[in-house]
Amino acid sequence: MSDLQDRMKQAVAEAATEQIRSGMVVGLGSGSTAALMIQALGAKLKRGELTDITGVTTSFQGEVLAAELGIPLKSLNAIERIDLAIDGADEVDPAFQLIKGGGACHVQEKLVARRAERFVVVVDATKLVDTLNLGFLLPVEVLPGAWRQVQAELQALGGEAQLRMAVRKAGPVVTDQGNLVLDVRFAGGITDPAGLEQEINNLPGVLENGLFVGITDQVLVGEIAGDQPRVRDLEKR
Ligand SMILES: O=C(CO)[C@H](O)[C@H](O)COP(=O)(O)O
Repeated sequence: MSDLQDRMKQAVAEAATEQIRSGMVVGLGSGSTAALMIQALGAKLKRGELTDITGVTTSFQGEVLAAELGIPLKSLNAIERIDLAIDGADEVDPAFQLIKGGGACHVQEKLVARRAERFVVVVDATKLVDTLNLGFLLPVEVLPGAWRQVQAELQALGGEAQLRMAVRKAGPVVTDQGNLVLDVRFAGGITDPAGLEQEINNLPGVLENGLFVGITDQVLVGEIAGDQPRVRDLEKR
């Protein structure tokens, strides 16, 4: 990742924490941008600028980080509401439709985003696209015993699916839920995200896919203007 991209991520992560108020239950996303947001939240708690925050994490990554920073956590089953969830994304289109799951965390991320009163997405400018899936592959979490079957079913839907392999571990990536991930390319990109999200989730053996449709309230974009980072509140089209 470039230094420029790091600065965009830092700026947007910090800007998002301005929406957090004392007493809130906050959904804590996953990935590098969300991690910067969690760190910024931890710093505000430490300085006493925010109090009485409860976090609901979306991954093991977030759980470890929040524990290190002393952010009190509760599970989805233990809370009545989530006031605000903040998370990153791999691609964002002009209608605020997303591809997520680059970190293989999209099952818990979608649960938290769906539960939240308000879902705010934090991305750097490189994530904005006109059509989803022309660049980033669509992650689909599958039961380990079903990956070949789901791969074939995805192919019948026009998708070329490959099993995500681990780095510095032999074999596949195993999710926080103990499942596998297929990364899928649809030739020409995804033209009907809402339809495809449902269609893929209807396949037996699929836990969840990384299309997030009709769930995002706001997209904050970190960008560089001149040589300074700034944050833009993206307009939905
Ligand atoms: O969906 C995600 C993890 O499953 C992340 O939010 C997404 O991959 C973006 O990550 P980053 O901020 O590191 O680019």
